[in-house]
Amino acid sequence: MRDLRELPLDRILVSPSVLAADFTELAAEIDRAVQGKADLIHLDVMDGCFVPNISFGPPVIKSIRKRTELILDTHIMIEHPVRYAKAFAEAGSDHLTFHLECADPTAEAIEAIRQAGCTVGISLKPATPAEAVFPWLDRIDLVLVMTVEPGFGGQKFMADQMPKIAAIRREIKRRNLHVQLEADGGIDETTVIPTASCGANMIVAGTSVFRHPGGAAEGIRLLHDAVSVLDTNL
Ligand SMILES: O=C(CO)[C@H](O)[C@H](O)COP(=O)(O)O
Ligand SMILES: [Fe+2]
Repeated sequence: MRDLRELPLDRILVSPSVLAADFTELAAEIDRAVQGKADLIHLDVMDGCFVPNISFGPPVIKSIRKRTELILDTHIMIEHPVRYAKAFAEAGSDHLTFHLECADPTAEAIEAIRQAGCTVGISLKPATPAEAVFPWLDRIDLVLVMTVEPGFGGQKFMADQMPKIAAIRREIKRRNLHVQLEADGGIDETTVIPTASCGANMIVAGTSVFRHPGGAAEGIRLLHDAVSVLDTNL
């Protein structure tokens, strides 16, 4: 099973962000996340244009693909998703989340990603309101709310994004849509509590997993433990 549409919508899933991993031992880092029961693997692609940073692209994704059967949850912070969707799919990405604020028309980006055989997500930068994604909700599989400005790992969690998560959760429920609601940036065992309480069911965590002193598996376990007592209202 490697289809994001088959993942549960009613429990908290953790998608560790490889951006915070030790790249000199990437294979072992992936193994640690898998052994720690990661639900997906989050891959942050940055083009140096849409965001002021450059990370990695298809060759690195191709290597990671060989190491795990988990869904590769690929967050493409790039200006031109239409141009690159096929390359990411061929490298092994199962899912592509592009930014609503990118240079390509939204409908064309969705179509290019579907054509490439991937499930589709739309991400919103902190300044973009919840309502901007509402017209697209019945055509996508996931919404990603950024809880930091995209571009770098290790930033401070933006609590002011919680009303946005809650508004998108309300809209998904109101329309009874099959859409994952993911949050990304600065999430640890403390900030995961408001994030999940407001209705995010998919949690991206880089620093708090791969830089956890007790190891990646411990970082994932702490996130699950923190939300286990919540009434998440998903
Ligand atoms: O999309 C991202 C940055 O643009 C990363 O996924 C995000 O920052 C996760 O890293 P951390 O948990 O360290 O904040
Ligand atoms: Fe990300």
